[in-house]
Amino acid sequence: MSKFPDLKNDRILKVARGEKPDKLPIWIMRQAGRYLPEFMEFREQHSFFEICQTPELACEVTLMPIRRYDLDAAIIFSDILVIPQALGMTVEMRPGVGPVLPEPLTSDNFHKLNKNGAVSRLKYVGEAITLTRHKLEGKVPLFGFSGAPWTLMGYMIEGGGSKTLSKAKKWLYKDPELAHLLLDLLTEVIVDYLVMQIEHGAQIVQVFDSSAEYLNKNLYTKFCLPYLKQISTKVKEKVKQLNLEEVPMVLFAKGAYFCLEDQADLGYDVLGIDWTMSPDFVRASLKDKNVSIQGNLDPCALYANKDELKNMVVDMVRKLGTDRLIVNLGHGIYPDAPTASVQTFIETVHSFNL
Ligand SMILES: Cc1c2[nH]c(c1CCC(=O)O)Cc1[nH]c(c(CCC(=O)O)c1C)Cc1[nH]c(c(CCC(=O)O)c1C)Cc1[nH]c(c(C)c1CCC(=O)O)C2
Repeated sequence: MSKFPDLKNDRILKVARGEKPDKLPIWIMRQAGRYLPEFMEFREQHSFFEICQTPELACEVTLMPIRRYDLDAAIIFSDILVIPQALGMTVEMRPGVGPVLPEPLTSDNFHKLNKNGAVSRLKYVGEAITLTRHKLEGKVPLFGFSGAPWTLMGYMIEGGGSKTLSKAKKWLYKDPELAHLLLDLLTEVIVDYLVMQIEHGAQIVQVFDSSAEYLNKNLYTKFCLPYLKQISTKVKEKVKQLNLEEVPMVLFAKGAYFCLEDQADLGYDVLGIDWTMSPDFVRASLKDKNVSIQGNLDPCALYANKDELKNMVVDMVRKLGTDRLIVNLGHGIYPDAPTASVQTFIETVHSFNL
């Protein structure tokens, strides 16, 4: 009944549901990015947000790593910062600097955030997803994604990346009510944004809480866990109401080792594990939990020579165990990662006998 080509490789979806795949699956966070020479060439012709906002261009970049490698999933080319943009904030991508929001959020301009129609202003992401589902021809499933409320709040208040997130954390201590208003607003938009992506063909979705590591258990419990739970619950409810097939949800809360066990009770099917967490710790924390895990090779391991890299991958998989495991890096791939190492990483993962 699906309007899309039949899916030929469902390894990742199987593992997310707790089923056994034929081979150990792998995809790579930021797999469609600057380590690919073809992406760099493309970027000479098109600006970052032009690619995000033009479905044909976003589709083309999404397919780049899939053409080159035997990956088990694609992830739609976009950015977590399209949500602040849709709320009316200016976001620039400056070469060598990263994202800059020249007019950061303050308690004075908070009222200017325009959540009405925000998701319809992100329709281009849905269109890129639909186009990409067709162009993928069912080869691998397509991930949709969003930033988590806290991570988006961080960029919006800091006006870009930050070493401490002290401005955003100030809200948590000094004006918790306003912080909750903002987190509520973001949660509402994120839920509808993820549902829109699923309606347009995303087969699995990931929530990136990349700035979790700046908080502690106390703050994360107050300002993040309840919102993350709302996101999984409401997305799943709305997907059901729309009579859509249920899609697995992944949570990647980078550096949130202080609440790994709690993350397993939020209703996500898969937990992303960052590269700092040891396999023993991960498996012990999640022993009795009904979740799959995704991770967690150090992105810098790709700089090692081929034999060393193979050994590290084998060692990681042995220690994590192949049960309910989706292999990935433990954070996004770096722009100078050798493309040959990516090949070695993928081949080594696929060579495991399950
Ligand atoms: C924090 C964050 C952002 N964006 C994202 C996160 C969460 C993941 C993480 O923690 O790494 C998520 C993201 N950003 C991008 C994707 C595309 C899909 C993919 O291949 O994973 C995804 C999933 C493209 C991108 N997003 C960005 C690029 C490079 C910019 C360029 O092409 O000029 C790409 C390909 C820019 C970006 N966008 C952001 C930053 C901090 C930067 C600059 C630093 C960097 O480049 O890593 C915000």
